[in-house]
Amino acid sequence: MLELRHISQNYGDRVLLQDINLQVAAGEIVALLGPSGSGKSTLLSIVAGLQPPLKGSVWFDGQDITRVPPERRHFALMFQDFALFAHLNVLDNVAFGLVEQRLAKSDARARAARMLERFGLLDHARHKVWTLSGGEQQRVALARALITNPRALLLDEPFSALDAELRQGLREEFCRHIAAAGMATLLVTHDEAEARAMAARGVRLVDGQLRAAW
Ligand SMILES: Nc1ncnc2c1ncn2[C@@H]1O[C@H](COP(=O)(O)OP(=O)(O)OP(=O)(O)O)[C@@H](O)[C@H]1O
Repeated sequence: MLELRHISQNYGDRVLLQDINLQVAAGEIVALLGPSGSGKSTLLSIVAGLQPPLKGSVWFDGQDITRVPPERRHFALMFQDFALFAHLNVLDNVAFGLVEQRLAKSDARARAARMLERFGLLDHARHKVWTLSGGEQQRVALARALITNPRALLLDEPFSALDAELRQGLREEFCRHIAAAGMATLLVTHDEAEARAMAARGVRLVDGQLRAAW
């Protein structure tokens, strides 16, 4: 269970987040909605450990992880810019997280190939990521986020570059994977229909406060 307790954040004299409390169970997807600039990405980056909150704490499975560095949280992030490695091919972009975990390169590549197959990207395995379309790059980023079996998944507009048909298919694949792998998932999106299709629970960030949306 991922838990945010009394999180607050200010930028200068602007109060961006005010006493945010939220729980996300293992395997649950919670959608985070809110107008542009309301602080959704800021909240995700606090959960990821990329910035400390002004006040409050982040917990996972009963442990206070507020001061645990991002690489030791075992969370996967996918932000709006996919942050793929331009010098690596598609296969090695996806295998990267496993190699970092000291898995042998051949095993990492074999698992990455299976993941690429699920995402319909196997034909691109040897291509450099910059030769792919925006939608294809987004699928590479999704495959890379999922491959290490993170215990929490933080997604910022993960399907925005995909066309409607691809979006639908990928969304279903994603929901299945999240439920099966038991990842606590926070999904930021502007698309409320998509949010409702994916998440049993939605919350909305308005004027620094979190309210139940459904
Ligand atoms: N490091 C920072 N220093 C100062 N202000 C910041 C910083 N990071 C974000 N902000 C401001 O905080 C506000 C919230 O930004 P944030 O990106 O969290 O919003 P958002 O809800 O994710 O927006 P969008 O939906 O447009 O992506 C914005 O006004 C932004 O300019």
